[in-house]
Amino acid sequence: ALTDAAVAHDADGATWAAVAVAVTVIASLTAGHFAHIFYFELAETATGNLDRRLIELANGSTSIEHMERPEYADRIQVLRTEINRAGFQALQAVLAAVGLGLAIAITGVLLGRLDPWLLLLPLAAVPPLLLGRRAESILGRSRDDAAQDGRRARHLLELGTGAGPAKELRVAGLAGVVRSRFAAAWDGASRTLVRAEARALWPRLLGQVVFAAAYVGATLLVVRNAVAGRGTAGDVILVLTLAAQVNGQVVAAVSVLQTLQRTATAMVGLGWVEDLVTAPPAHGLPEDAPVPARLTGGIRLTGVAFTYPGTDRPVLAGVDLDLPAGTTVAVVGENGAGKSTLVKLLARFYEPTTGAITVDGVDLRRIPVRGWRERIAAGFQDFARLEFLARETVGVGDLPRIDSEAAVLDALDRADAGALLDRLEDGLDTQLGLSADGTELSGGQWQKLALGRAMMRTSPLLLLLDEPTSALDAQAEHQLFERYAHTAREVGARTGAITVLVSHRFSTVRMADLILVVADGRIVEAGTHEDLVTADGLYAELYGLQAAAYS
Ligand SMILES: Nc1ncnc2c1ncn2[C@@H]1O[C@H](COP(=O)(O)OP(=O)(O)OP(=O)(O)O)[C@@H](O)[C@H]1O
Repeated sequence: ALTDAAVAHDADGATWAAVAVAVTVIASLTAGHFAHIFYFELAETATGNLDRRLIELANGSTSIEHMERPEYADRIQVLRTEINRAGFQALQAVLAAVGLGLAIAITGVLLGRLDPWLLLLPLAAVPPLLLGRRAESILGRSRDDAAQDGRRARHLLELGTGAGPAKELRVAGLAGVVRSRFAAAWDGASRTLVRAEARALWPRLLGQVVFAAAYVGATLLVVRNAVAGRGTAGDVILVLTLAAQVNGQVVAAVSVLQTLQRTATAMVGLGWVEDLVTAPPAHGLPEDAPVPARLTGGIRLTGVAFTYPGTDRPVLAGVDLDLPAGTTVAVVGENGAGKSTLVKLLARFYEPTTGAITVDGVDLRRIPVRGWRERIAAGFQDFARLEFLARETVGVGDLPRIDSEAAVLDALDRADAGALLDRLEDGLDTQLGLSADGTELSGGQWQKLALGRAMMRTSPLLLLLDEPTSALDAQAEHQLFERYAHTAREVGARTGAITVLVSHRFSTVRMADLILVVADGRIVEAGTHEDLVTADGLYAELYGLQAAAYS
């Protein structure tokens, strides 16, 4: 209208048309600004929700089996990065799709009025769309392929920049090694991605060429109409503008669809993780037995063997074992003998590959796993550093009593960690950890709090202590367990609780009612300290070596 009014020297018409253009442009810019504000808020919410879902799913299964599977680790790695994109980009894509739909409809009406043949122009959009999808699936596959290198690069980046490894890196002069290995892993990931980008270029290019040909055709059609007197100069200007706009709209539509497709792929990944973590256990037994209120007989392992998923070497084999109710059982053996694996089976992080564990004669697999966990307390060598308030860091060991100061203090006392509080500025209310600008603790201090956490539950059926005091010196560990032995006896008498303690320190181990010696995944000796010393086997040898070293 503006062009035709100008060509016809219609000043009023041209002015009105120009004013209409100006008003529309201003309205569009203003609306865009407000849309942006809401878009950011929505996107933040969406990303936060997806991250929460990821945490929920990562902890959705009762076992930890999937967490140690490489394909799971790869998926989670892809999801961690994709979910952040997904929150922002998918939302942007959905909003863009609405605006774009409106724009395409208006463009269609205007083009159709000029020449019905021009309505075919959007058809030329189909090849770039299809080819764009093809390009995106090439890129999606390459992101999966590059995930392992990416994971490795990230690990090396954390290694090379973290405060924890900094000491060893300096002493051993490892910075160069870490840097070059990081570069290799990063290059590996980049190469995979760049190669895929190069492959994805061709379908994209082909799609654009098809559209360009249609654009040229549309322009020629309108120019011919105008030359033949069936159109005006304004029509030619309109088609040049709109056809270019259709091109932009097609590009935008392709990219919107790609983003949605990419988000959909991330959501499929999320679904895969969900299926994995919510899959019913393979053993197929019903969880129909109640969690016992107290143990009377004890826990028995019959013919238990275990092979980690994805490996073929049995880590435990032919384990027959009686853990009598109310006793303290120590597990000793060389590194890699299978001690922690035994603990993991008792906590049901894994199920035995063959054989069975029974609790007072009931197959452990028939006891609901969550109920069983509620009656377990555990301290691990690779404990979690929970950067919360000190009271919470300990209190989460028994969530219903997290707010009970008395319970927390009592647990800390049993973990021999009471003195630690005096060093904390605000006592139990001290914020811990650098992530929250709190007080940083030493490795041993963190470990003592973790042990306190394990002591929070006062009536467990099973207390698992897998080298929970490895950061303490032998003397401190000995004292702690001497004190703890009293509690263990008291709880043992009350609930028949069994304490299973993994330790390399024989001064602690000798206090146990029953000592199990593990070697190559088998229980090679079992008995009291006196029994085993008299038997003069592996235990006596290891005990003798350590006693000699300390004397
Ligand atoms: N997640 C896993 N996947 C595959 N193999 C594993 C896994 N965890 C442990 N293993 C293997 O199982 C064997 C027993 O490991 P386990 O951790 O039970 O030993 P351990 O006796 O507790 O040793 P340490 O005294 O060093 O803690 C080792 O050979 C180890 O390589």
